[in-house]
Amino acid sequence: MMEQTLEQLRQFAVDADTASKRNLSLALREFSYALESPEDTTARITSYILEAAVVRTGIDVKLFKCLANSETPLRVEDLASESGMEADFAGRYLRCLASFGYIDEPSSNMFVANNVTKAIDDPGRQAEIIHYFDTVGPAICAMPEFHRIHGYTNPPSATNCPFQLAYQTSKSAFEFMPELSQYRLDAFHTYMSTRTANAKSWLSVYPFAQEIDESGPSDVVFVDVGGGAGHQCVELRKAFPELQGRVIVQDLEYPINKRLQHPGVEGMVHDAFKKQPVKGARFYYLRAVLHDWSDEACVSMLSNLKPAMDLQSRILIDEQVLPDQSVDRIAAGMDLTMMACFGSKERTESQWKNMLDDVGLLIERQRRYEGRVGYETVMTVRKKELS
Ligand SMILES: C[S@@+](CC[C@H](N)C(=O)[O-])C[C@H]1O[C@@H](n2cnc3c(N)ncnc32)[C@H](O)[C@@H]1O
Repeated sequence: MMEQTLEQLRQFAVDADTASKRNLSLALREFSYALESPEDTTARITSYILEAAVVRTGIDVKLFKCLANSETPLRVEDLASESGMEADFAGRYLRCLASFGYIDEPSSNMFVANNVTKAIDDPGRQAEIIHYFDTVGPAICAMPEFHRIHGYTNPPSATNCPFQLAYQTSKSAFEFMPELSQYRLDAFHTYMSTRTANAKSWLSVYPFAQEIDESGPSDVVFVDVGGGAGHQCVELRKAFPELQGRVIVQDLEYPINKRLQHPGVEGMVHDAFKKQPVKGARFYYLRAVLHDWSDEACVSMLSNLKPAMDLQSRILIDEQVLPDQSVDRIAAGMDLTMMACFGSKERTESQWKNMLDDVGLLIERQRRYEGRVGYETVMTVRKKELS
């Protein structure tokens, strides 16, 4: 009976659509917690940091790659020599990873990849884990102490949140980032440039070809504000090789200097808190930029952008729009991560509308990405006075 139910669940995990998988996963979590003794509960919580550290080390020694590249189980000794670990040390890490479910242990001293191993064996996901563990992790660990000192209230600003306590700096996270090791900066940029909402491009939800009018070579079609490595611009050029007009990525100095080089993509150092120098672009695109800033900072940033817009200009805000109830744990966690690093937040629809209203902007249309929870949204924003 039990075996049959498990087999049906395994098959469901393969066949079900994303929403059904998520519902089952939530139901299984509830069931798993119902089976826990109080000791199991504390053991689960106290192991979170260790679990992340073990995976993080596994990435450094390329354990997931070694395992994912092999069709058959590997001996501890072979994995140890391939990944440059001492055999006894490797055995302890491997059994720990197996106990957490990141790899399988089909027989004594033998380990093999499972679906989780294969998911981790991806450069973008590894960069994400490195970024969250190495750079974001210290800010998260500083949260309880920060709140104890400053009171249980939203942090006052981007220069006074757990990040500053963790790094003993008075600089905001983005001002401080160039001081991080190149390794950490690279991880951040790889993560950002490989991260797409549910592995989908914004062009999958935004009918760009339909929305773009005839443009000449000197017209500015697309400005990616805070666009990092310029990956969205490159993607746009690749998707529309015949597109006339300028495509520009703007960011601070260090991402612009390290940006991807692609014909027809211009880089421009621009602090988004200063007056937007590119006038009358058809689209000003901001993905995962505004969630890094408080409402006051977003109002300042957008107030510096708005005067550059002409009648045709639209701002495309590509961000999460949280529901008012039962927020998914990854989105709720991202909200507090934003609090820890930037003193900022993820926003609900009414929070977006209110903040934009303060700048004299309104949401013309929302297009949601299909996916795990469906919060990622491209909001088309225009000046209120066009109404
Ligand atoms: C979370 S990343 C998002 C990058 C990119 N838009 C994406 O979705 O992959 C935020 C970006 O905002 C940039 N940024 C931070 N402060 C900025 C400022 N004052 N002016 C312009 N860009 C800024 C950062 O350098 C970083 O590239």
